[in-house]
Amino acid sequence: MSAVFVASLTLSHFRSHRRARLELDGRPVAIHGPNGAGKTNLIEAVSLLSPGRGLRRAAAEDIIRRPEAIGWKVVAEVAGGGLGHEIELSAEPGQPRGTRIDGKTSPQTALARLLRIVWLVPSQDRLWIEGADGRRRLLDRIALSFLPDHAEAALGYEKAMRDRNRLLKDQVTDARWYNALERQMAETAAMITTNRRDAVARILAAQDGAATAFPAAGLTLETDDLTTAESYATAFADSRRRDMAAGRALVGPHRADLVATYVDKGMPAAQCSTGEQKALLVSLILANARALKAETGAAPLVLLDEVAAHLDAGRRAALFDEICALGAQAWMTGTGPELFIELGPRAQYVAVADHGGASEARIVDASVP
Ligand SMILES: Nc1ncnc2c1ncn2[C@@H]1O[C@H](COP(=O)(O)OP(=O)(O)OP(=O)(O)O)[C@@H](O)[C@H]1O
Repeated sequence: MSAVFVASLTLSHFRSHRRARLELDGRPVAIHGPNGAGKTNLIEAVSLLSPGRGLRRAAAEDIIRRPEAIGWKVVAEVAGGGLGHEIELSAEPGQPRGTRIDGKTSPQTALARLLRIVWLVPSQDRLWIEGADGRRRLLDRIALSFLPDHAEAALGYEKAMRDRNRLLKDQVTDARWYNALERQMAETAAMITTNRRDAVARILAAQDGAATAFPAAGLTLETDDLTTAESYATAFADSRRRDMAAGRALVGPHRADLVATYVDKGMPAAQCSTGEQKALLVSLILANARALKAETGAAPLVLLDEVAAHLDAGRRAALFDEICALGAQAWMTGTGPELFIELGPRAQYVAVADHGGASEARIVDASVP
């Protein structure tokens, strides 16, 4: 089965892009242009073809192009892997994002069953040294790529926890108010923890013996010792009094962490150099893509924003080789075409420039800088 790829992408009033249309084949997409030209905005649009708020975690409202401030739309035709679909995303001012698949209004979570998308963005460069939030998000993206129902579990858990937090803040003590919410939290928590363990195991297996220039990452999921819905339900009930004092849930999968080590050096990721930390992240994304390809027969879409930053020329060339070997349509951004020189004709090129306050994106010949 060939990889799934975006065959066309049309943006209207999406951030800096008043209108853009790209027609593409399955090769990697190398996007270049000066700072602020609108490169990341393009791959952000692609990231929204997956459930959630995309690679910037933006609200639909923030994406609306200023100063016009009228609704935005993204239309993508996806092909390959035995499928062909049209996905339309849009939002009017003050409205949440809407999703249509093949002309039919669909829940956002349905996207996870259509397309697998993995990404790496510069805000993750400090992921190993900052708080656990970013690491949990990375892990949840990986889990979602393998297990599409992870999105529903995560949304269900968040909603029930928010409602329970409200009761805690209002100092409600009657257990009857908590039971149904804690049951929902417990069921989704068990699913989330199982999915995360499963995702870690798959990444570790995909790294085992892999031919890659990137360092193996040892991964440990630090989470409560709870797995079943029953054990979570008991833990939530037991923790209610302490939670009320804190005004929030003190146990649950929202407290988990993903700990990584640079295996060959026996070094915690947080103590590695900036370039080594980036290499570990690239390694995880590549392992994720390899595992998905082995499982589904098709490589996922890969989004790599400013991928060249912190990677030396040797590592960059190795990354390009591995992406091409996977057959993934990897969308990569960089300030100049020279950053993609090692890709040559194995990629298609998009130049992005600012024209009087609006981005212009067009396919260009790789040989013309
Ligand atoms: N809602 C919006 N409406 C109009 N313009 C926006 C909106 N949101 C962001 N922009 C503008 O989009 C421009 C391009 O942003 P983007 O992050 O895509 O640039 P980039 O090409 O990736 O740049 P860099 O190389 O600096 O990372 C920025 O100048 C930003 O101000």
